[in-house]
Amino acid sequence: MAKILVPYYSSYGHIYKMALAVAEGAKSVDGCEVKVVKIPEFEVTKQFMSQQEAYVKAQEQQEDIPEATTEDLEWADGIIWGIPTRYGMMPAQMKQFLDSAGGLWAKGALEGKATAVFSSTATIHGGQESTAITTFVPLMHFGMIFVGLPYGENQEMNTSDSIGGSPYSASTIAGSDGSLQPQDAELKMASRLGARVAKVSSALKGKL
Ligand SMILES: Cc1cc2nc3c(=O)[nH]c(=O)nc-3n(C[C@H](O)[C@H](O)[C@H](O)COP(=O)(O)O)c2cc1C
Repeated sequence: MAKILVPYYSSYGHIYKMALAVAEGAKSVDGCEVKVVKIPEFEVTKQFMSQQEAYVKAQEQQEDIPEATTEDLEWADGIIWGIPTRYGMMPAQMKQFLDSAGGLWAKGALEGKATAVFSSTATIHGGQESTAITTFVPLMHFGMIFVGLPYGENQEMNTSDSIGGSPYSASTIAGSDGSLQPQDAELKMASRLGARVAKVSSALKGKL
């Protein structure tokens, strides 16, 4: 059955927690194999963030997660990216990783694979939707098939409460000081996104 990769980048742990929920959802689909990997950090970022307690603590939590490689992308039948918002779009670390996969683009290695995004912002209007939509652009260049988060199975989205979740991606709100944690409703939507990509990947496998 389908092999699902969950590559994510997380400075303060919010996206890491969402990644674990996404992986649980994908694992719930019969026969799916799931791998969670972290996007490599920049050396310069490690250095300037080493004084920030919240960053250091969150990185320690993620010590056992292997770093993503372009071979992982080839291995997977479906890929679900965890992306904290930076100025309304993906962080440079994520873009660098996508740029390093140019060889896969050249041979069409990711064409026809299902893909989706989950994100996190400090504030409710800080760019969750723009992060998912702008990430769609490079993923389309790779020829991937974008999977959204439908209202039908995510009633939590029909709310005016301060929670993440949109038709474009599962998401969470970390708070301006990072003190909020992913809420149950957000984790449920993340898990359903994992399951949805796993089902789509299984259905597509070998067909495109
Ligand atoms: C350089 C930088 C830019 C950011 N830009 C935004 C932004 O545009 N909108 C927003 O709501 N939050 C922004 N944030 C906050 C992050 O999105 C937030 O810290 C992140 O979602 C937390 O996820 P993590 O704990 O997995 O790192 C920014 C943070 C940094 C460090």
